[in-house]
Amino acid sequence: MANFWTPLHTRLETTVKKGQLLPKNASLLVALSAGQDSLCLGQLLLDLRSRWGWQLAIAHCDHRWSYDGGLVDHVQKIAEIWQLPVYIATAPPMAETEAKARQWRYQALQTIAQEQGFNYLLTAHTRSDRAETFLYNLTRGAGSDGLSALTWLTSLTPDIFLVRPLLNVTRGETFAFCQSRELPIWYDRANENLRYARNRIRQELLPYLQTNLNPQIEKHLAQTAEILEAESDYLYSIARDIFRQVIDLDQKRLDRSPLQILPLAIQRRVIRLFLAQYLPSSPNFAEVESVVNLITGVNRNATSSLTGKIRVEVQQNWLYISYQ
Ligand SMILES: Nc1ncnc2c1ncn2[C@@H]1O[C@H](COP(=O)(O)OP(=O)(O)OP(=O)(O)O)[C@@H](O)[C@H]1O
Repeated sequence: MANFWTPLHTRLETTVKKGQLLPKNASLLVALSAGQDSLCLGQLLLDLRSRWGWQLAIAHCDHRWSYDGGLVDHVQKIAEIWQLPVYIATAPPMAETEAKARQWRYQALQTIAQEQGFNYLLTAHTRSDRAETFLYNLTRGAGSDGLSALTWLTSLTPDIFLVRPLLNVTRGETFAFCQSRELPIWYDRANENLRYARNRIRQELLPYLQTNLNPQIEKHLAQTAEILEAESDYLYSIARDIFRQVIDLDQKRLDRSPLQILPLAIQRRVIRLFLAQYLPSSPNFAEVESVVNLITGVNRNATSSLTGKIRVEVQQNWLYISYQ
């Protein structure tokens, strides 16, 4: 073993093998914010690169926020030290909100992966992020899909996978690793701002729960997310197969009769897949419920009005999409 080898290297290798996250000789694009988590991920991948034959590069998203001055140069210096290609995406002017920035960032990272021919996009989300996201989504109302958010492996396109290989590593561990390797952590001042719900969860809610409820809260929340991820994948695969059997895309209709004997959990998922084809944004709980009620509804002229002037109408055994 090389002399830089640490238990984190072993853990990452075990994770990658066990979850079949990254194959040998794959081309990996690492999303580098230059914070402690992504620096840790970048260094670990560099260390493992020759054992796995990976081709590595860095992608960075420049939000052009006022307090980020100098960050792009910093990222470019890291790329130079690591001798890796670096791709920078620059944001158009936009409101400084977390949600907008995140949406743009994922799109920009995917575009770089597509244009430069990378099959794997890697982010450095940690177990701590997973626990925070779990709590955040719980407070906003979510099913098992939402609560298992931040999954290990997601397909973005048929050729590009989003992989989060550090989901079993804590933020404390990434910090210790960066310190031991003297990696130049960029301190993100946005993390201080308690205007953002995420920061309040990180700095106030989780420490409160740790002290007053359960010192291992972060680990347990992440485990719950893990359990829900497997259950939600399983239900999704069943729902997707049924959806394919009952959908008539050309006619914009769905055969409701086979659904009538199925459990509510599957009915909801099939309806969600149906509505996702036509609604301008992801269907909300009330929209899904209103259409689920039409599956068994005896009133054959029943309708449900949804976002974007879209309606679902019952006509005999079919649920039809129509426009107002
Ligand atoms: N500006 C950036 N450029 C490239 N990658 C980034 C950037 N910001 C974040 N990332 C990637 O996303 C990971 C998570 O960062 P952060 O928690 O700040 O993002 P987030 O998108 O808000 O998280 P979430 O997906 O949990 O909402 C980082 O470890 C890094 O891999």
